[in-house]
Amino acid sequence: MENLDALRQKIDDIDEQMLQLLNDRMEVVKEVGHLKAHHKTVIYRPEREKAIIDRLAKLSKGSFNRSAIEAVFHQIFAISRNLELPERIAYLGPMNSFTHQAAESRFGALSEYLPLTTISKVFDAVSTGKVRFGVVPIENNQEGIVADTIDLLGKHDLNIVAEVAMPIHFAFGTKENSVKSIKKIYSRDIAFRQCKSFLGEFFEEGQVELIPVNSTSKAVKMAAEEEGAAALCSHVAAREYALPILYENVEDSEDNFTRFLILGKEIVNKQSGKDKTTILAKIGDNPGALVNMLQDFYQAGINLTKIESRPAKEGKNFKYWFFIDFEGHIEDESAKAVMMVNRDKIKFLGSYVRMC
Ligand SMILES: C=C(O[C@@H]1C=C(C(=O)O)C=C[C@H]1O)C(=O)O
Repeated sequence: MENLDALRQKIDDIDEQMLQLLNDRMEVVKEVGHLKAHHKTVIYRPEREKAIIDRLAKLSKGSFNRSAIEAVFHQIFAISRNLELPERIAYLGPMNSFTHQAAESRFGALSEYLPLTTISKVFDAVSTGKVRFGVVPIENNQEGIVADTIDLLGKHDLNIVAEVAMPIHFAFGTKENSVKSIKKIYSRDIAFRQCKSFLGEFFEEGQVELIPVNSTSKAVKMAAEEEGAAALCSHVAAREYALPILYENVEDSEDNFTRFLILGKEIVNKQSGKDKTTILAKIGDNPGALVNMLQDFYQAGINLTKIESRPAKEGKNFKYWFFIDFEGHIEDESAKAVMMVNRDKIKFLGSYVRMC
């Protein structure tokens, strides 16, 4: 075992060097913090963080690949930001929800988190300054948009600071050793819909009762307490209640992604070179109104990545808001031109680094 000792000594030496470098980095971050405080500018700069990760991913020659760099450096950034100014983050709870995981992927393990029971409460917490940032789901690529989030973006004056795209995997957790003894499965409606093939393949018609609950965490809790019960849940939630996982990744589609938004009060992002902008457009009730606006985007050479109509919920008439995502930054000359001619119809919601 001499070899092992020698190798471990090497690891210890490297760890010491890393620790020293991390402390040096924090000292520089503190100076940045003082400058920002002096100029009263915002702390969180997702576009700078993205640029750091891009640069390091290109530089990396060893087995520490892009995903590894992302995982470690997002923690380092979050710790740095907390040093500049402690951050409180609200998210659509409960704890261990997918939104919680999305929040932790950007704000790290050390931030203070506030799980809230509705999307509306998350918007309120950011609007009233109770927290600096809020994290909410906006769409799932299998299920479509989260209407609440879009409607609340219309009502509040908040900005989209960043987007996070996260793969959604469901696990099948139970204390039972075989699916044969399972009589009840707890989960959210959406999970039952997204795991249809698994349920059809593993269970006989009428064998199990599918019981919808508000969160997958709740589902895990129920399954952990009851005989003959199971939960469709996330890994993280199963771990929290020590519920054994019988099958992993039981979702129908391998490409099951949810997009989350990070909301804040200040407009934070500068152009990064790979941005996305979100607006709400209230278009007149006359022929060609929508075509005219789309024509403006076309002529400016701007690619729309999403357009979704939502009822304006004003008066008895059917009026619509259009929720639009396009490639580019609000400060790009092409985008400025479109915004200028349509300024009385458009509510700007944010320009941020494009992640998907
Ligand atoms: C240190 C800064 O502040 C924050 C922390 C960063 C970091 O740790 O590198 C990067 C961007 C900001 O979110 C900065 O703006 O450079």
